[in-house]
Amino acid sequence: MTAKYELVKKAIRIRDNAYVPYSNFPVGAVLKAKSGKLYTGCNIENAAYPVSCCAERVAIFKAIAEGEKEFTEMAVAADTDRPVPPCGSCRQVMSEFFTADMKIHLTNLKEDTKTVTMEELLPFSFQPSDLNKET
Ligand SMILES: O=c1ccn([C@H]2C[C@H](O)[C@@H](CO)O2)c(=O)[nH]1
Ligand SMILES: [Zn+2]
Repeated sequence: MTAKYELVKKAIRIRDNAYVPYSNFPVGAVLKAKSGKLYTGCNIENAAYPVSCCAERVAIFKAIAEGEKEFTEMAVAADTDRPVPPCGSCRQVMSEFFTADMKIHLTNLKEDTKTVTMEELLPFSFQPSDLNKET
């Protein structure tokens, strides 16, 4: 099995840990760091709905909290007709930590997989460097 499908299958499996009493829409994510370590994420909802966190951000925040700085690949899975498209907030968080050519594998339970780069997922994104305006 290729590395891509290992990530995809793991992203599908980690949905089992999602805490989704409000949406009943479990999402799983797996993030691979340059170190080779894998960081999993699932969506975690809250009775105060907006406090909920998506699977993608849980995986990214876990990795950052463990000291990871560079990433090579990510997979995201949900029970959608098409490969699941990450929400706008997650795309912005991804763009903070992922290079423009980083590959993100989006999938559904049939393993219809669409691989996109960070640049394709969020073109013309607001970057840390945009804060450094010369005066
Ligand atoms: O890419 C996505 C899309 C949605 N969700 C979550 C947010 C919410 O918990 C539920 C329904 O939107 O799915 C994710 O975790 N990732
Ligand atoms: Zn999201």
